[in-house]
Amino acid sequence: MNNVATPTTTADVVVRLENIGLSHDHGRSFILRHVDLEIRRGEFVALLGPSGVGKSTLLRVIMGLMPPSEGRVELKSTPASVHRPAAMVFQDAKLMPWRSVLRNVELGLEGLGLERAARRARAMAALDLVGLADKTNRWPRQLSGGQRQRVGVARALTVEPDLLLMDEPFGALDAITRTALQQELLRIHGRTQGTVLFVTHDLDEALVLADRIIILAGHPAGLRGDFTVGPRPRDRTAPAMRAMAERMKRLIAGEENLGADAAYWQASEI
Ligand SMILES: Nc1ncnc2c1ncn2[C@@H]1O[C@H](COP(=O)(O)OP(=O)(O)OP(=O)(O)O)[C@@H](O)[C@H]1O
Repeated sequence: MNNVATPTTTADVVVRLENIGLSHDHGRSFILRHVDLEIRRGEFVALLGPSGVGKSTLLRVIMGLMPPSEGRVELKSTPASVHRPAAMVFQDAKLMPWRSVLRNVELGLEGLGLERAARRARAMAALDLVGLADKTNRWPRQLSGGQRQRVGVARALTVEPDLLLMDEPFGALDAITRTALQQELLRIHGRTQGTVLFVTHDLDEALVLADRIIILAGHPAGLRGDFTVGPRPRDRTAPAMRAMAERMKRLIAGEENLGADAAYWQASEI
């Protein structure tokens, strides 16, 4: 394996993290420390790490829901999406039970100064994208768990975010629904070419979805690996793929430390 850095131009970068640190006790202890990361436009990045390591915390810092204790977050927005450069999908869909499916999705658009008809048209298009165009008038309680998660995804997509942040959005779903939503997300990504940062502690899920997998591990947590995954369809039984997965497992377990940007595994090598 060669260690070859992927060339980056500044214009391509949607997220830049510089030396991020996060402490809940005024610097006595840190959850995250020295996190440097660049995410480029159109990338589908999985943030992979063990439970409790700080993945959701890092996502919240990027989303601006939590100020970092140290360092700098830079989000680049395009002129068209200057109001909503990022949108987030949580572990559960967090729908409002008193609003219909359509009105839940429209919620993402309120405050953008759109006419009602334009809001409705965009919400409908997003629901169509996630395969729920026929459920617009249902109440959240009339939907299955998978359908509710799709509404959450539609609500995030409808703002046409420069950056879609997803915090283990399929973690609570059964295996069949989960696989279906993964495929749907890949199809949507193929169509929209948006930038996605997807948090998971499931290595298989990361290998199915992501073009690039970054590993968050350690105490305090930092980026321990950065892998470029090969083109689809992927054969996860192929020796190179299995070797990569083994290496990721060792990084997650803290048995190996590559440093933040020491290793980029090129697609052509897998
Ligand atoms: N307000 C807080 N004060 C102190 N510690 C906190 C606070 N919020 C979170 N933590 C701790 O921060 C660490 C990281 O939590 P976080 O939710 O980011 O982990 P995670 O990697 O997303 O976990 P999971 O995969 O289980 O969702 C955990 O050890 C948690 O206990």
